Amino acid sequence: MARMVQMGFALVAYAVFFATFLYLIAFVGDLPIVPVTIDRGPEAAPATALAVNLGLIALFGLQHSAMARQGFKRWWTGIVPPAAERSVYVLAASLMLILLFWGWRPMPTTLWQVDNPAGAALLWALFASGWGIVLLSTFLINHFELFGLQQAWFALRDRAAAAPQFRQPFFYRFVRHPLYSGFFIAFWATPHMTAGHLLFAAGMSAWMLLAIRAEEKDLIAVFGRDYEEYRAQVGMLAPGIGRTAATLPIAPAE
Ligand SMILES: C[S@@+](CC[C@H](N)C(=O)[O-])C[C@H]1O[C@@H](n2cnc3c(N)ncnc32)[C@H](O)[C@@H]1O
Repeated sequence: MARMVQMGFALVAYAVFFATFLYLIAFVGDLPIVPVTIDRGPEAAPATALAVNLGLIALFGLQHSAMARQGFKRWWTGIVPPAAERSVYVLAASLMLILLFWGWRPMPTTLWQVDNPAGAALLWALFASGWGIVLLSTFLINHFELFGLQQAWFALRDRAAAAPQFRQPFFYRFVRHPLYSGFFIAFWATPHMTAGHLLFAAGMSAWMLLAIRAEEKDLIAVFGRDYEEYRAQVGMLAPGIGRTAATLPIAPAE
């Protein structure tokens, strides 16, 4: 019974995540299909908007980073069942994004505007490809595990949790963090850049760079020299850029 509840919770968390992800695309793209976006919503004085928006980005980053760390997971899985840990994380991250959508105050000053139809179409194509890269990367790394469904399903079937596996499928052969590369592209590629959009893109980019540092520490702790070698050979967000010399000794070729 408890495992059925856990599976139900995982499905609800996944549904909330998916709806939030779709809304995020419309929010960042300022698409007229949703009521509030990065450039449309309740007005506020510039200083208030800046403070509120920075606070919302910081809250999102704090929740994401704190809950993703191994130390937090060890403590947290003493309170919630291990198979539900990822779903709780996914739900909490989605709720932080919903809070951001709700609290965001537009800062409408235009910083750049591309009116040339070909230029604008190119930027929209980049925007769409960024989101496509994000979604595809989740499937490459293991979509259903990343969003907590696999853990709940395995618990329901009485199967042991899958051990973490080091993967280098497709995009991961060219960059170590394609999911974040996709977000970078999606956040920055716009024909109409406002002050608010720039704040969002810059804040999220800064957070992603910090998140990568922390994630790589964990990945090295789990995968050791394999990940060190990968880091020395493969770029971080763009091919060939951001390779880091290994700190663990690399075994000589046999
Ligand atoms: C939100 S995903 C982001 C993955 C990666 N940072 C990216 O941008 O594509 C985070 C999870 O992916 C896992 N991960 C990242 N790179 C990996 C790899 N090469 N093989 C296996 N797991 C990986 C991390 O341990 C973490 O649980």
